[in-house]
Amino acid sequence: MSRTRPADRADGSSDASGLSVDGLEVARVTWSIGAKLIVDGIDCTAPAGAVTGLIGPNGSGKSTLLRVLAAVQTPDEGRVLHDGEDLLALGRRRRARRLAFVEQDAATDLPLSVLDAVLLGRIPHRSLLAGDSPADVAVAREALARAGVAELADRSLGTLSGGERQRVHVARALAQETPLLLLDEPTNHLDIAAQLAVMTVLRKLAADGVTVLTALHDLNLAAGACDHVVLLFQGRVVAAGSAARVLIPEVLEPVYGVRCDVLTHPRTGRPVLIFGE
Ligand SMILES: Nc1ncnc2c1ncn2[C@@H]1O[C@H](COP(=O)(O)OP(=O)(O)OP(=O)(O)O)[C@@H](O)[C@H]1O
Repeated sequence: MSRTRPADRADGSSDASGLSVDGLEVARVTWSIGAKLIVDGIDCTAPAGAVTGLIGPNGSGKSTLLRVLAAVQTPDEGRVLHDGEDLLALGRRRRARRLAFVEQDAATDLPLSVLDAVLLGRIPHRSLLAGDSPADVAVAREALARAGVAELADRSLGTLSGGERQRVHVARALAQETPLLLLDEPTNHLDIAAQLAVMTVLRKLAADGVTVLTALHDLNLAAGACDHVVLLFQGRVVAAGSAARVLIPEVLEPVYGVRCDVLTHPRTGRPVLIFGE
C-alpha cells in the first residue's frame, strides 16, 4: 500500500491526499440530525507520532466529529481509516484495542474506585471471563501515575473534584494502550499546571508513535503543544496544517470574530496568541 505523510495545508477544504497515511485519515465524513447538517463532508488527517489539535468555536462540530471517529455515532457517509484500516468496520473489541476515547464530561456516577475505573481500560486486552491480572493492575497504576493522580487510586470515583476526575479519565484511556487516542477537551476543569502536564503526557505518547487527536478550546495550548492543527467552523474544515500556518490572524479572525495578534514565544519559538483589542 502506498503511504505518505499528509500535506501541510492551510487552505481550507481538505488535507486528505487520497493515499493512505500512517495515522488517522478522515474522508468525506458527514453526520446530520434531521435536516441539520452538523458535520459536513470532513476530510482531515492526524499523523501518527504527532499531537493534532482539533479547534473551532463553540458548536463547530468538534465533539460530534470525535464521537463519529470513535464510532459512538454512525456517520451518514464517509470513511475513517487508521494506519489504513477501516475503523468503522472493526468489531467492538478490536476497535477498543485500536482506539481510546476521552469524552467531554464523561459520566462518573459509576460506584467504582478510581483504580477499578482505570482498570476498565484493560478489558479489551484480556479474555472475557478473566479478572484483572497483576499486570493489568500494574498498567493501571502506571497510567494513574502518568496522569499525575497516583494518590487517588483508592478513592471512590464519585468523590473526586472535576479536575481529578478528568485526569482519571485520561488515565483510563492511557491504560487502554491503544495506538490511537481521541480526546475531547481533556484539559477541561484543569488548573494551568495540570493542563500543561496533560499536554506533556500527550506529547510523550506521540513521541512513542501514538496518533493523538484532541479537541482544545485554548488556542495557546494548541500553539504550544500541537504539531498539527485542524480548524473546524460550521461543521467544515476551514484550515489544517502546522500550528504556525493555521494559528495566524488571517485564518482565526474571520472564524472567531475577534482580533488576534501573534507573538513568538521567547524560549520555544512557537506562536503565542493574544486576543481582543
Ligand atoms: N443530538 C443532537 N441534536 C441536535 N443538535 C445537536 C446534536 N448533537 C450536536 N448538535 C449540534 O451540533 C452542533 C455541533 O455540536 P458539537 O458539540 O459537536 O460542537 P463543538 O464544536 O464540540 O462545541 P463546543 O466547543 O461548544 O463543545 C451544535 O450546534 C450542537 O447544538
